[in-house]
Amino acid sequence: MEKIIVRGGNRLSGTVKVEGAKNAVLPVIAATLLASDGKSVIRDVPTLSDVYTINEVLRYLNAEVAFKDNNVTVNASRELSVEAPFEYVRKMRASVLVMGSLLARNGRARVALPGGCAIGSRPIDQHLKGFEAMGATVKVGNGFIEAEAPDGRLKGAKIYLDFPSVGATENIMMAATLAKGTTILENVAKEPEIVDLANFLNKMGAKVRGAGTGTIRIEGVDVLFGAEHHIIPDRIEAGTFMVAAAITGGDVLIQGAVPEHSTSLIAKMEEMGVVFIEEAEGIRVLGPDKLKAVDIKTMPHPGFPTDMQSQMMALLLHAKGTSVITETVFENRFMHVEEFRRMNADIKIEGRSVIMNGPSNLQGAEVAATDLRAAAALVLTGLVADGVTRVTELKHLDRGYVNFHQKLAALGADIERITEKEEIIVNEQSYITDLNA
Ligand SMILES: CC(=O)N[C@H]1[C@@H](OP(=O)(O)OP(=O)(O)OC[C@H]2O[C@@H](n3ccc(=O)[nH]c3=O)[C@H](O)[C@@H]2O)O[C@H](CO)[C@@H](O)[C@@H]1O
Ligand SMILES: C=C(OP(=O)(O)O)C(=O)O
Repeated sequence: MEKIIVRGGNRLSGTVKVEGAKNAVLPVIAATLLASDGKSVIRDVPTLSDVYTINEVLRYLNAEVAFKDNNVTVNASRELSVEAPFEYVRKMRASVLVMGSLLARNGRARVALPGGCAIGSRPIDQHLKGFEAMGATVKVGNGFIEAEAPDGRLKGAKIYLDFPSVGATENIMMAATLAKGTTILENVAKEPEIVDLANFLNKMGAKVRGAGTGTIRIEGVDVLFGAEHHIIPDRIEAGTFMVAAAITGGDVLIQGAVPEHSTSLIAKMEEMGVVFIEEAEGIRVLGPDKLKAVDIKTMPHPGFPTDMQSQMMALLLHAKGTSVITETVFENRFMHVEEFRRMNADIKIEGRSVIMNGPSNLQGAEVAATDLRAAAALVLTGLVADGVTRVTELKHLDRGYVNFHQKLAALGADIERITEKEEIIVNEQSYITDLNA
């Protein structure tokens, strides 16, 4: 088992570069399946385990995929198969995003049911509602969802989402690109990653208008072509480093961070006393000596992002006063609270809210990551805890952060990542030193 070991107390300073966004690249790679002609080249792709997983899904579906030097090249011009099995969907829920492309391209898709995960039950009823409105018959059975378009082609429809789901907006948008007629999708997600996907689809020859607003209009076309695209910077990775700078009272330039993608986060951190300076290369973050308590409610974009909830919890534990975080997007995204408590945090859950009295006298402890962002949040807490923090279950971290501990170490953190065997050897060596003393 691997561990990240952090010794708290160092102030961070320097420059850190943001990778391409995980949540933009996964749907964009799924969208490359729509091209029956030509190759797609996706640039600035982060080397994350989720990217390896989506590439494997595409290969399983008979597309040719190469990943080298942060570029993914996809040739999906061969006949595709229609089934995404459970072994991939279980590893990564975003695998369901191939459903819209497959249905559009082949008129049929069979994708394993994703099931729940650590942050909530995460149903996909809104995705399926959209496919059905476009004429598909949808059947669920034997652990699979099977969708089929009559006569092999979906037709344009007017669809209203009950909730602005990111995945449903993306899946329906992809499905509608090759449908016969126009689709009008209302109450959609407005995240920057939706805009990035729409831009890529339009480069492929699609006619998508309105991405980034509450209504998206997609005029179906007969064929789509491979295209080249640069992925937008990862606003959640950028936000995580903003918190790292703020929590340590540091001075960090986050290269590539886009201020307009993080408006709600920056506003909240400014309320806490953190200073942001827009520079040509990115955003400089200056952490104050003392942080002020604030209340936060997660919401769909442009509201406060749920993917920054646990990192902000780490920051608020360090702030003076009572803070409340209310999670409205996922019903069970507080699994990390127990781990914070192991670090002596003064924190409690009340319904969908978490109440913190800060600053907590944080102490290093052995803690386990419960999901991707919780992994990052526990490491951030370790940066200011007294003594040594050991974070395990790093498979979660590797889904969404490239070289996280190396990037923090380059900014001055006392941090390393080791296997259990290495830890035993280091421990043994300390006994040898003791004996020789
Ligand atoms: C790969 C990716 O981009 N993941 C992001 C995406 O996930 P994802 O696309 O899964 O998130 P959604 O926006 O779809 O989900 C938000 C909420 O809607 C519910 N829901 C969703 C679809 C549906 O058909 N029915 C339904 O009830 C979910 O259970 C959840 O409670 O957006 C989330 C919300 O910003 C982020 O936390 C994830 O990092
Ligand atoms: C919840 C997240 O991702 P996913 O939807 O891929 O689980 C995340 O990025 O924080």
